[in-house]
Amino acid sequence: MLSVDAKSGKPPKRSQEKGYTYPIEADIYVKDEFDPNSIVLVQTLQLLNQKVEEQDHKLLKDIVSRIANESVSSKNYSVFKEYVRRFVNGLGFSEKFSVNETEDIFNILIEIWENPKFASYVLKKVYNEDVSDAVIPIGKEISDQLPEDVQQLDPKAITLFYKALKDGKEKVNNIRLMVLGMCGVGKTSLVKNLIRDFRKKLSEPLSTEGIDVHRCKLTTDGDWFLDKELKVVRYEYRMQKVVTKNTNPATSANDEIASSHDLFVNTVTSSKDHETQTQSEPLQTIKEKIALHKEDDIVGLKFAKMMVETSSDHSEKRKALLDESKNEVTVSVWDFAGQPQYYSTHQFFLNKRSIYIVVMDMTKELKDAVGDSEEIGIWCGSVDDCTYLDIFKFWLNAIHMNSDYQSKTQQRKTIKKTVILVGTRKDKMKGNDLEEKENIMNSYFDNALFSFDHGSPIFEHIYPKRFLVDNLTPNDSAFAELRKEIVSLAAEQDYWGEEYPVRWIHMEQTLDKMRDEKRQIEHIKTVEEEDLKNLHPLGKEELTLFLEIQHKQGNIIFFNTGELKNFVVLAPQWIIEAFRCFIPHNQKIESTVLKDWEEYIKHAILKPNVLLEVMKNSPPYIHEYKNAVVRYMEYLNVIAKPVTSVLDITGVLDQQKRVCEETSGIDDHNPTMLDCHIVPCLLRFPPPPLKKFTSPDIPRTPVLAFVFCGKFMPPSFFHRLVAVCIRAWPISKESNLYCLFNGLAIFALNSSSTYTLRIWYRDFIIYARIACYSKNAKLEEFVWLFQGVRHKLEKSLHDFVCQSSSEFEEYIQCPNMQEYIHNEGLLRVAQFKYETEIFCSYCSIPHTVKQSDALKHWFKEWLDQKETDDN
Ligand SMILES: Nc1nc2c(ncn2[C@@H]2O[C@H](COP(=O)(O)OP(=O)(O)OP(=O)(O)O)[C@@H](O)[C@H]2O)c(=O)[nH]1
Repeated sequence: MLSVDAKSGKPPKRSQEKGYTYPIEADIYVKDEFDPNSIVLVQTLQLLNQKVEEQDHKLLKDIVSRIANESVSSKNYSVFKEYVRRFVNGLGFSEKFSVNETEDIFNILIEIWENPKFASYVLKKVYNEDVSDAVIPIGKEISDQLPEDVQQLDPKAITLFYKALKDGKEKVNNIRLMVLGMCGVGKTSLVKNLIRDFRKKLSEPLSTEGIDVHRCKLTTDGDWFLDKELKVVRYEYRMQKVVTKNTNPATSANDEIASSHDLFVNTVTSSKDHETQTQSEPLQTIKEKIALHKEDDIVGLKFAKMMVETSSDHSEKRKALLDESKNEVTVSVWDFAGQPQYYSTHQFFLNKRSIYIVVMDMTKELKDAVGDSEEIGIWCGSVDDCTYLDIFKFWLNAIHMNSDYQSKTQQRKTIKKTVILVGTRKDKMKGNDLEEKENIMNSYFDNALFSFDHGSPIFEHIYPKRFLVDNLTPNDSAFAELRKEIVSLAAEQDYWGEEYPVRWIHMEQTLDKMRDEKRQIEHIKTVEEEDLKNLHPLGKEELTLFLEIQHKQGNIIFFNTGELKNFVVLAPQWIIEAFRCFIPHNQKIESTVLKDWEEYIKHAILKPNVLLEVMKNSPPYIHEYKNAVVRYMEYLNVIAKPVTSVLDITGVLDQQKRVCEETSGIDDHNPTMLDCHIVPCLLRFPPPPLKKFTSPDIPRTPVLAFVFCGKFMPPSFFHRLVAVCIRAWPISKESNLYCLFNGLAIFALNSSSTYTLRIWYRDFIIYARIACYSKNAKLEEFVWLFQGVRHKLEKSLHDFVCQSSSEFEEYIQCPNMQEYIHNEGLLRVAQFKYETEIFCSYCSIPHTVKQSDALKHWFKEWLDQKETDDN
């Protein structure tokens, strides 16, 4: 009854002609994926439902789960066959089902054998349960071929994407070009020289505030021009592909080069199921849909109308433009402001899908101090005088950190070269001729790179070819060469040519249109309404997926969480502009607010009246979204509302207990803590003296250190960690001072403020220590608290580095050290996990530190677990 292959004992492969949905070339007959819409599957399940009688359902359920459980563990085909035989006999199969039906059921059973998730789906279906929430896995083979950003989503989102893809896909070739470097180095001038439209206006002075993003297309000779005139035509061309695909699927299939994925998709699209989908949108349907739309301003729609109503040729100009648009490479050039105040937000925009230009001024020595070094140090993390070399290293480290290079996993990703080094002021630098100048530039960059450790992964990012430019000479051939090099570098990246659903075109276009109308942030409802106006609305679920992918790729900002899911930031610059409002500059301040404004500048305390003033001084597209601005800044841990009583920690908000004391503190370091925000990155004063706070002579834990790999940690990580702590624990007050400083913060962990958490940082290490003021205190009694604190710090730091390559490692500073000393006596926690004692090479008296002594405070949980396991 069951047709099996004599050699393998497995059933024969399904043929494409029969309309089955499996890749015919598959070696193993059934993969661990299935198509829940497959007609065969649906019909078979209906059949089972109809023909298997009530009393047999239990047996069916039992057998299906046993098949799923047992066979998956044994992977034994004969066991499986035995179950099927029993199943067949038990249900009186031959009387109820035809030979063909039996074969379909058998095939589905094989899938169950291969995939327990499928078994649960089948069971739900058989029992007529709602399967909409069932996780529908896409096989690894398929998901591996989806864009990397999609692969990281949950199975439901992957399936949604995959289904959208089946209705038509297109290759995407977008270049995100990030131009980075110190202010005044010549970034904007370089960008102007790269883009045809700006070259003519080179003399117009322009200093970038935040980020300027220019979306460009490529001419056939490789020049770049602003994507205005072609945008309309480009969408028309892409729409043409959709309409053509829907009216004549065969044509589109021929259009594309058949990759193995295409082969599979074509196999799938030839299934009855997909025929239903494509045929449900024939020309007639499209005509009807179009008739419903009155809005001619929707470019794609206008074109679709034209396609449907007439088949007339386009004008010569349009044809020419279409030819150009087929190139389909787009470049968005991001010109970052060089002012260090922006460094902490710039990092939100660096990602693995970017090509970077790091610009250095060839007339400045690497060791030269940069302007107001002290201020800059706060932003880029330089502890001593900040030099041009520090800025160079900061950017390369930041690029590496956001490049998704997994340093600790076994499957180390190969780093693709994405960074091009460019030297400016060729006209003003030392050297008599071009050759000599190029030699000087090369040794300049070599020296800068030598400052990284031997074997540093940073080297792997750097493109070997460097460029030397004179920005005042627009016809310098270096610009054309640089453009060419950027495109060929981008074409080597993994994301180049990734396929996306064609039906996302409309929404992309809608977002572009909104951006063109200078709309920077929109309510989600407005975006949903815009979606509904489109020819192929995505619907709520797919729209969310679309927005999430757009966010991942850095085109928009969309956090699908809490209140923020109500907003879509269409232009990422908006976030920078919003952040910029919080940086004190030459704002005009109402005299009534002046006192609080002073306090803001000195102590980074943002009271409600100061916030109002900040918003009042901001452009309309910021202050009209005041609440959203505050929510985004809170979410990104740029600002934080302090909890001012321990009761707040437990969630019992007691306004009466808020600290509202006016004090006339010493040294003006004694701000009033009211209902306000703190902006940790604006804290200016260093702690006086550090030792007093980091090594108080009271019962205390050893210092826990988070040491960042690659010896790099952007200071914004520490500022964000302070924001997290400000929300979690009341800020501690010592010597009549609220303990929030530039680089150090102290928090009260219990209601009597006896237990305090101190966090501070230097260079690439964040330190934490808990100290107790009570003389009789036994630290051991509060170890549960320490575990919770450690978890919070660890989790927050993991969140900050989630997208990035650099992780951190935990160390305990030798408990024998009376005073904390930066980067000395650090003992690796991971090493303690397999060694019972470690030699301390720092202390003057040679000694070892026992595992239990080192870990008994911060890692007590682990020690207890180990003890249990040992017993
Ligand atoms: N002589 C000479 N001057 C240059 C060159 N590149 C830039 N400049 C000048 O340097 C000044 C600053 O240039 P920008 O392009 O605005 O510098 P930037 O890096 O964009 O500055 P920010 O936007 O403030 O970060 C302008 O006056 C430019 O004309 C160059 O190659 N040679």
